[in-house]
Order: sequence, then structure tokens, then C-alpha cells
Amino acid sequence: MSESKRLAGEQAIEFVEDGMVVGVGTGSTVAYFIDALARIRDRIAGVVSSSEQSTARLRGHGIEVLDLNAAGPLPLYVDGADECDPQRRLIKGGGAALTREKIIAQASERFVCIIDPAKQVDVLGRFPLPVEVIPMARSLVAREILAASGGQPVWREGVVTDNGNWVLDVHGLRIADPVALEGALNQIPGVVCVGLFARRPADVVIVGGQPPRVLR
Ligand SMILES: O=C[C@H](O)[C@H](O)[C@H](O)COP(=O)(O)O
Repeated sequence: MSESKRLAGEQAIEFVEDGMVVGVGTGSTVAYFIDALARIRDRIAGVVSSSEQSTARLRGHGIEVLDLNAAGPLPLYVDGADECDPQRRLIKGGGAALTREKIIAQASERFVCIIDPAKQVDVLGRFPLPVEVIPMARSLVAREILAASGGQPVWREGVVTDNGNWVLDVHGLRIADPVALEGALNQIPGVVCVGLFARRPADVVIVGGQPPRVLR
């Protein structure tokens, strides 16, 4: 499986152009992208990072990490996903980095998603949907999610996001209308971010393999 992730991560380098500031996601697939990016670090203007984990790996390679407010709109964002449907809509947040990932995806002109083949599904929801919540609202949000979706929220106990918040994983969903569910869950007070990327799906998906498949 990690060989597929490596192939997807390395293929994404094809989308990096000279002088770019590149948005960088989080996770084991992105780690391969970061390692490949290190080999061309002198050709890029820097990166914006979606997590402390990715920032550490990027800095370890001597890649300059910029602040999104200073960098402005980005030409390219490369990130992994936990599930991907045929419309390139995603579930993300298995590594609890969903909020910063969604911010950078929104700030980017082109979102290239890198996955191994096991992440492809016809209907999103087999992977429990992560939702980042303000800690004091955890129980309220869990009740509201159950009422709104029928899914079973489970607190990812012990995990604190880079933003100081907690994560609920919503089990048992079969998401027929991802855009509607993303909007509905976003309305619940105490929800910081929903790990559904349906309103801003990926523009390109690279499925790791020999050769990698590029879906647009
Ligand atoms: O919060 C984590 C991210 O959304 C990751 O991109 C996602 O969990 C996929 O991670 P991996 O590449 O390790 O399977």
C-alpha cells in the first residue's frame, strides 16, 4: 500500500512549476510528496503547510515554510485523502489536520489529491467522517450530528488538533448528498470544520500505481 502512496506522491511533482508557492497537506502519502519536493526545493518559492507534522518534515528538508496570510492565493495544493468518490469529493481528517487543510484547499487555484487505490469509493461514508469541534461543545455537537445525519459520533479521545480542538468521528454514514451534509453540519454551533470536501472538491486526483492514474 505504501508503494502506491509513494508513486502518487512522486507523480504530483509534475504539477509543481518553477517559482511557485506550494500548499502542502498532511499524512503518509504527503510525506512522499514532501520528500520528492525536497529534491527540487531550489526551484520553488516556498510552501504553506497544513500541520505541525508537515512543517517539521518540510523544515527538516530545508524547505521554507511561509504564512498563508503573507503568501496570499496559492497556485497549487497537494494533499491526501481518506476517501474519494468519482466526482473527486473527499473525506479528510484521519490525521486530524482537516481544518487547516480545508483553509489551504480553499485558498488554492488547483487542488491535486494523491491517494492509493483503496481510498476510491462510489459513495462516501465508509470511512468515519471527522468533525473538528470546540471542546466545550463536544456533547452538544454529537447530539446534533446524530439528529441531522443519523450517524454515530465517536469522540477521538486523547487527540488535540493543531488548533487546540477535539475531533468526533461519525460512523455509519452513507453520504448520498455530500454538499448538503457538509452545509448542514457546518451550521451546528461548536463545529469548527467538517472533513467533507464536497463544496471544494479536488481538481485532479492521482491514484498511485504502476503507472499512476491521473483523474480530472
Ligand atoms: O488529517 C489528515 C489528512 O486529511 C490526510 O490527508 C488523510 O488522513 C490521508 O492520510 P494518509 O495519506 O496518511 O492516508
